[in-house]
Amino acid sequence: MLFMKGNPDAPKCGFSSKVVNALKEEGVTFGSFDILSDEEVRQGLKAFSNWPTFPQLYYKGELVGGCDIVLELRTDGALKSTLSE
Ligand SMILES: N[C@@H](CCC(=O)N[C@@H](CS)C(=O)NCC(=O)O)C(=O)O
Repeated sequence: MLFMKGNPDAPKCGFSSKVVNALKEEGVTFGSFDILSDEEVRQGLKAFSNWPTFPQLYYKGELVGGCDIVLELRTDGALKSTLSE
């Protein structure tokens, strides 16, 4: 599940756009939520995950990371396996 700015077809932030592209390129299917549509979710998730920025990618209820981490996992060839454990 990707909490992002905008939606996968129209990301409203370069960081969100990069994560969407990485997931699509890896053939990962994912849900998304536009945090710009709900300020309570936007601020609440930061506190929940202790992570101050978006995008935030969750797998099985746990935060995988933001843009830097997702791109790092892809570079390491570990993105798909991380999201299918
Ligand atoms: N280094 C971050 C970059 C993401 C980032 O800086 N996001 C900012 C600007 S889009 C953000 O979410 N700020 C908090 C907010 O807008 O609520 C990452 O790896 O995801």
